[in-house]
Amino acid sequence: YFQMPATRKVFTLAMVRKTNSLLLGLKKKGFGEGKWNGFGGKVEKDETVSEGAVRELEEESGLVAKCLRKIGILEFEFAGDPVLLEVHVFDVTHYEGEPVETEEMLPQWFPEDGIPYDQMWPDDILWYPLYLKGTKFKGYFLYQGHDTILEYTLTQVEHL
Ligand SMILES: Cc1cc(-c2ccco2)c2oc(N)nc2c1
Repeated sequence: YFQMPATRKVFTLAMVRKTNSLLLGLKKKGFGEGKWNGFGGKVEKDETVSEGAVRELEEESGLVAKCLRKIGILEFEFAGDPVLLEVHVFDVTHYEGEPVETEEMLPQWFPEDGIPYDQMWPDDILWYPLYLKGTKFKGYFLYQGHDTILEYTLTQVEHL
């Protein structure tokens, strides 16, 4: 029957990669605390999604993205919560600077075959393989709390 539309909030997630390694940040406080993740956050009213991705990456890691490619869109809902997170995922292959620890994030390089999935959001183990083989993707994940996925859909797409 008629589903009340959720309130959508747009977020960014920047995945920084160099040969066979991935830069992840350990979230030190706030949303997703204690999990390794890419770098991102809310998109402000006065900026585009890409501008938000560049801003959040610099705020959280000190890196200035020089080239970022849209690679995926992930939608997240939490059972019982009317907010839908629309997360735009970017691949950053060209950047300036060295990663620095910030108040929010402790950055660390991981080999692609040594990703700490057990200390990450449970959706990551599902879509990282698509990301790492270079396909674009769209996904929807219904969470119960922050550690259980009740249901999900994940498809590879040609264009975002
Ligand atoms: C519920 C949720 C949110 C995010 C997120 C918010 C802002 C940027 O990312 C995730 O990121 C990942 N990898 N899983 C995630 C689950």
